[in-house]
Amino acid sequence: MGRKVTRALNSNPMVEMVDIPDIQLYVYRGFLPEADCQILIDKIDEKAEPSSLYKGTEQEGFRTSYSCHLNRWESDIDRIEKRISALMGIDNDYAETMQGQRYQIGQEFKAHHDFFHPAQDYWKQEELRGGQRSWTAMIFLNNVPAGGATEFPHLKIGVRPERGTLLMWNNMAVDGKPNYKSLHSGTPVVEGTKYIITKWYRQNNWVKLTGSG
Ligand SMILES: O=C(O)CCC(=O)C(=O)O
Ligand SMILES: [Fe+2]
Repeated sequence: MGRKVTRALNSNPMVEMVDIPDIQLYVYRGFLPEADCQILIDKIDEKAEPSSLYKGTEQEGFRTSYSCHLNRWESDIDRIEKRISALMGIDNDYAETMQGQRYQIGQEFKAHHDFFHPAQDYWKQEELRGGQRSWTAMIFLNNVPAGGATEFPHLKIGVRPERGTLLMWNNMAVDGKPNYKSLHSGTPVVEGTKYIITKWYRQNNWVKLTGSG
């Protein structure tokens, strides 16, 4: 999957590759038009509840945002999701249910990996439900006056929230194993509110394997 995505992104003139050897990280500024950002923000405001972490990995203060699942069978969500997947060259059914997140002042998502840690209990189950989370696609839905950047501490890089910017990175290394350098955080919002969507692609067809969506 990695190679197919790389080919799709490298050949697209709108997509910038961040030139860091330790990770495949891409940015597409102005990907999502304002009207679509607003549609997603409204849905997040309507549905968001305190965010959760995987059972057994909960830690107080680790992920303080509000989040929600976005229903892939709704036409606006379907259209937006498929635009992202088409850009990346991945079948949208490989993606889990897209999540919307909202961070108010002081809220954050501390440094974590999006891939499943194979030593954790949940892995045995998730392995059968689509395997690893390979690529992450994330869109900033609004401008945040201060704070709220997505930072990759091992790579010494941060991306400031700007409406419509799509970030994409591979959580796997070139050998197909989890890339520990993909560690990242949503830093605390200092001023304003931050809205994002996150989409995690599995290595196999998640919709088919889980019968859900
Ligand atoms: O809020 C951010 O900038 C990062 C979000 C994130 O890492 C995630 O949802 O997995
Ligand atoms: Fe993440």
